[in-house]
Amino acid sequence: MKVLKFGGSSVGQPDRIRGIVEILKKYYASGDHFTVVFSAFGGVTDSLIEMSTLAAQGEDRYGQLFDAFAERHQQAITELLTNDALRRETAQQMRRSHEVLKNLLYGIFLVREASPRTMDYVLSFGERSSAYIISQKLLEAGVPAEFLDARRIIKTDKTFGNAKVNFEKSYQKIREYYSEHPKVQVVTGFISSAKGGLTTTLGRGGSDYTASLLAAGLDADAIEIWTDVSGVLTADPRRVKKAFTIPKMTYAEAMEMSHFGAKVIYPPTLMPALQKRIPLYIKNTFEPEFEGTKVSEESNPEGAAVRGISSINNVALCTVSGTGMFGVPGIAGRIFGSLAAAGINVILITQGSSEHAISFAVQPASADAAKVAVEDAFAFEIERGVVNAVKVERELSVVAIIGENMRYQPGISGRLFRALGQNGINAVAIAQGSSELNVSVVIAKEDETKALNALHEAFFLSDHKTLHLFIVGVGLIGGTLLSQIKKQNEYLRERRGMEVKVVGLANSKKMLFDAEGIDLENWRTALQHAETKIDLAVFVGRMRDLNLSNSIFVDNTANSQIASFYETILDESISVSTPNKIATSSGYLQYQRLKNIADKRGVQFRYETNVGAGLPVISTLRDLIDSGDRINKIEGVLSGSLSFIFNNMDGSRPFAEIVREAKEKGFTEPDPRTDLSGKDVARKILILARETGIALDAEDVSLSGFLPEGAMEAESIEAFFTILEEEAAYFDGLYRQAEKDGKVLRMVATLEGEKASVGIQSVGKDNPFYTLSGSDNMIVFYTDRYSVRPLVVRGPGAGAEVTAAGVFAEIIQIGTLS
Ligand SMILES: NC(=O)C1=CN([C@@H]2O[C@H](COP(=O)(O)OP(=O)(O)OC[C@H]3O[C@@H](n4cnc5c(N)ncnc54)[C@H](OP(=O)(O)O)[C@@H]3O)[C@@H](O)[C@H]2O)C=CC1
Ligand SMILES: N[C@@H](CC=O)C(=O)O
Ligand code: NA
Repeated sequence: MKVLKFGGSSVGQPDRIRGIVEILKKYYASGDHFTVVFSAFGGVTDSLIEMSTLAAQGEDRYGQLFDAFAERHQQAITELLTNDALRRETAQQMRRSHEVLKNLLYGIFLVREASPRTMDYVLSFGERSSAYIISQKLLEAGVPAEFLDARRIIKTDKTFGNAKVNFEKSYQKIREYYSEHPKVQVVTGFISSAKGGLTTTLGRGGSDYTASLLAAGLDADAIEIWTDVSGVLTADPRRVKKAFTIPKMTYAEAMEMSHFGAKVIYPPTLMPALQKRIPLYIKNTFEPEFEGTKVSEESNPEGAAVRGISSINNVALCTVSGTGMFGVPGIAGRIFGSLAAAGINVILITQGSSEHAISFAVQPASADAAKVAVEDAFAFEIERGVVNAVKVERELSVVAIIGENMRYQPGISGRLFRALGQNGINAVAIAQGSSELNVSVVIAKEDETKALNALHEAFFLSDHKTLHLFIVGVGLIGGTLLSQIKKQNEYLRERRGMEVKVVGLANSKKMLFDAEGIDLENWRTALQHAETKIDLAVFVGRMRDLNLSNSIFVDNTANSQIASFYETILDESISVSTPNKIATSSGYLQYQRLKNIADKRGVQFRYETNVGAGLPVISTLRDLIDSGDRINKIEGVLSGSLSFIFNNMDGSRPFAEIVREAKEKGFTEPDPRTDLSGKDVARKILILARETGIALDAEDVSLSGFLPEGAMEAESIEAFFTILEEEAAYFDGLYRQAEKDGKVLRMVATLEGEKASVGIQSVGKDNPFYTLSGSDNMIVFYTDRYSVRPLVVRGPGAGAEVTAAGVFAEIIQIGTLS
């Protein structure tokens, strides 16, 4: 025997009911014994409450609601039943029944009162109507169905609205009734009766409870709860898009999940099933073939540690503290005794082992009452200053990871707090149930969705992560980065389980956001037509408000204003990746501050492409230092543009033309004067010095440039090119002088001890820099370990593809770390 239950929106409309009838026909055809419980049609219980409330207030509008109620059921009969005689009979029977309801409502209207007892009677019309109509439809469909009013078999006390079941008596009635009625019983959920035939109801989740009681009474093999969701999900799918169905869970896990607000079965309804060890399946009427979730006593210690993630939105945390609490027995008893006396339900409790404070979470509406109750109980101690006034913190939520297997696996809390920490989510209080079935963390309410997603990723999708990018600057590097992401996304998704979504985008004019991910096919047009003008403070505000897990800010500008926002951004626990050298080569204190904030917030501040573009220069230097090597000297050709220019000077072309080519090839800075002056190289050696641990500032780098006097005074980039053209002979002279000696020109940066310098050199064949070609960079590390032959990093050190790839790789690294 199986007990099936259909409720809520799955019995909302006639076409949904037809779907259910199909499911039941299959059951019948398969020869399975079953009985089926129905709740009222979707929304009907609420409307019954509303009409009786209006009637009790003397508002005759209740009549319209009643008419709609009656009409809705007649309509369902017309739509569902095709057999004329059966349809007439059913319609008539319903009219008779609804006439009683109408009189009842009129009675309420006259006496202006709807007591809980009357309300239960009013509400019973919902289930009585739905179950009756569906039983008739089943009959028409060839299933030998029979309507059963559960008031005949489920017996309770007289606690109207939430009656206590008399199990013995109910089980006996159920058994008797079913043994005498072999047809398929179609049962009203939610309703029951007390002595004297008074109608009672079973409270929240009542129809599930009816099913569970029937199953226990009949010693059924299984209970199937049919809803409009695919079983119990790993997290609330409205908040966690990637939530998926939990195939199996234990009764204890299901109860724990529902305590934390998951849409599972209401815990008391699970008890009869649990006592008789009857497995319970949660299934979806839209997807009848899908297995759904099985709740049973089967546990599997080998299985996943965490079964689901849930949360209670909006709680208040009350903290009782004071020196007078240490080592004094009975404090907890008095706190919770006073709360119980005030009828306040406690959601979660934590106490530090120092015993100086006890915190507990309650519904926000009970927070003030809780404060008063506890302060009254401790009035004596508070007056003497040994216990403090109760501190109340609001706007909090509780998130919890749930699973029986957590107790077998160490390291779960570590993973939990790492995931929260890396997303900048502060734990206000922590509690672990002593059964180790759940670990709960109180956090700021505004972080709840981010926390759920971060935890879901950490426990269920460690190989499935979404990175949320906020990209400012979509010029050469930014634009190339976007097309690389677009091309590589499928690979990352399939091979690395990583989804890269660009959720914010800006250039110097506009900004654009889409939390679901901007379409990388059309981002140019979308950005061009975006409504919002760029305002970085607003951009940062949006990042904060979206509060997405694994957020990364990418600055592809050469702008100092954008760089000035890094501090705020990192402080919001958002990682930063940038090829922009401004932040790392401006004031030393600022550079250090950014690194400290990133450390404090547990996020990344990364800028590998600041030196040698995509070449692994900064990471190599860090690896050397981290592994205990000592840097004695760094020497490098650090400008891709200058490398390209010097490599292409052969006396046949004017210097300005080669510079233009370097610009066109995307090697130069947006303003090529930054390259030609040597300033860009000076910035790079400064950054390397700082990474080595030397606190230098820009003015500490000695820079001797090679431009003719006055060139840097040019008022614009074009004016600068004009000067370069006019000075063609000067540059030619530089080249010929070197060439005469069999040498080539190189702009060389050196860091030795604490001294950093940059200058042009003519180098001969014996110098490693001699052989460079194209836009090559070469960085030579002389260290304690690499003393005889240095460690060398060499390759193209500028250009859109290599630089964007460097930023992209860095983004993936940040994503992998978070
Ligand atoms: N080229 C290379 O090989 C390498 C470059 N880099 C660095 O990469 C960075 C980008 O260079 P590149 O792509 O050539 O520069 P581009 O000039 O091509 O692009 C700069 C982008 O930044 C935007 N921008 C400028 N100012 C602002 C602002 N105030 N607010 C918002 N957006 C702004 C521009 O907007 P708009 O489109 O509206 O003009 C443009 O989209 C630079 O910092 C450079 O030093 C680092 C290593 C190598
Ligand atoms: N303009 C720079 C680009 C890399 O930082 C260069 O030429 O090296
Ligand atoms: Na690099």
